[in-house]
Amino acid sequence: MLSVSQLSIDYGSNRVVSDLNLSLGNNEILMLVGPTGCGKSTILQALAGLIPISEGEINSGKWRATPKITVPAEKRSVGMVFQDFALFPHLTVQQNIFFRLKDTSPGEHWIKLLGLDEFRNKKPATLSGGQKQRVALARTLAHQPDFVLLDEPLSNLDAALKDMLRWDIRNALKAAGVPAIWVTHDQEEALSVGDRVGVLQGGKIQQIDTPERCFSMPNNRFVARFLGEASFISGQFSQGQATTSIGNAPAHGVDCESGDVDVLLRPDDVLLVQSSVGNNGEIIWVRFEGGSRLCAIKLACGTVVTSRVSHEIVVNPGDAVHVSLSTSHPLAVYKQLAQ
Ligand SMILES: Nc1ncnc2c1ncn2[C@@H]1O[C@H](COP(=O)(O)OP(=O)(O)OP(=O)(O)O)[C@@H](O)[C@H]1O
Repeated sequence: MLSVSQLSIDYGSNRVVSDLNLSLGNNEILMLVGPTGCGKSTILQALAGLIPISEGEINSGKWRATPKITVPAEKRSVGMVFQDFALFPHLTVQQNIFFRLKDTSPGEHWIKLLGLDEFRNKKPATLSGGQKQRVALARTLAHQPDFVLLDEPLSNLDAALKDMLRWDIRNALKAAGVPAIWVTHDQEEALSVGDRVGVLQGGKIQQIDTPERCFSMPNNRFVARFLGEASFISGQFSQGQATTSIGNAPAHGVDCESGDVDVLLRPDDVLLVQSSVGNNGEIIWVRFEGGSRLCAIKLACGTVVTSRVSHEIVVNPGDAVHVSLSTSHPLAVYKQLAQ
């Protein structure tokens, strides 16, 4: 099991990762997400042994690295998958995958499993982005690493391909039984394919948890906003119940026991109805999403909440509507910020 404790990384006098603690279970996929420049790639490079660490320890179970104990990259049994594929252009698919393998049978296994048989004699330049990334993954897994690091493996691919390939990568990692840390910009990708999600801001972990908990019970407002559409409505919290101007709901205090709070609302927590009487809000914008529409509604108090409705419900900016809380799961509530 890979474990990282109190890890800090500096570029010169600039600390870009501080006090990072995480452990990676056998066979677990941990997604690392965060805004650009928050230190995601730096963490991967440090785990791979490509840059030195300033404080803390990385322990793989087989080796231990600290600022004073350097373990070279080639001794770490780590596989890396990059967004630009990093294939040898002059070698065929098979030659790329078999590169430096003493026993080529694991390479053969991954050629078959990742559907690369028909491309084995082709050069990378003749392959699509998705096929190139399969080759990169096959090459990585054929070396039977102890853990795999993926740095935005899907960011150079178009949306339709991304969706399919993310599941192929997850399935291949699970079939290989190898733990992985997967860096992504894409919140949806992190929530759907990860066993756990780590959210970073400014080189510090804000939360490492299951996707469900990161999404529905974020540790703070940054995590709440980073992982998807989030609005906050003021209310009172007492005995596991939140009371707001658009209804009551079960609630859980993230940083408080009771009192005046802000309640985190996801679009699916808010029910929007078109009615001729009793309206309490006005649509201010609508985004068509295909099967649904995301609507922003301004309440009389000035708070803006969002609601997702079926594409069959046609609403437009300026329409008067009725919104209410519609949830049976506890909503996350936070102590109200001082004005
Ligand atoms: N070689 C380097 N020398 C100095 N500073 C660096 C170097 N590489 C990265 N940085 C800085 O370290 C910080 C973290 O960079 P890093 O690439 O790890 O972020 P990231 O979260 O992976 O960003 P992105 O999502 O844009 O890829 C940034 O402020 C970046 O400018």
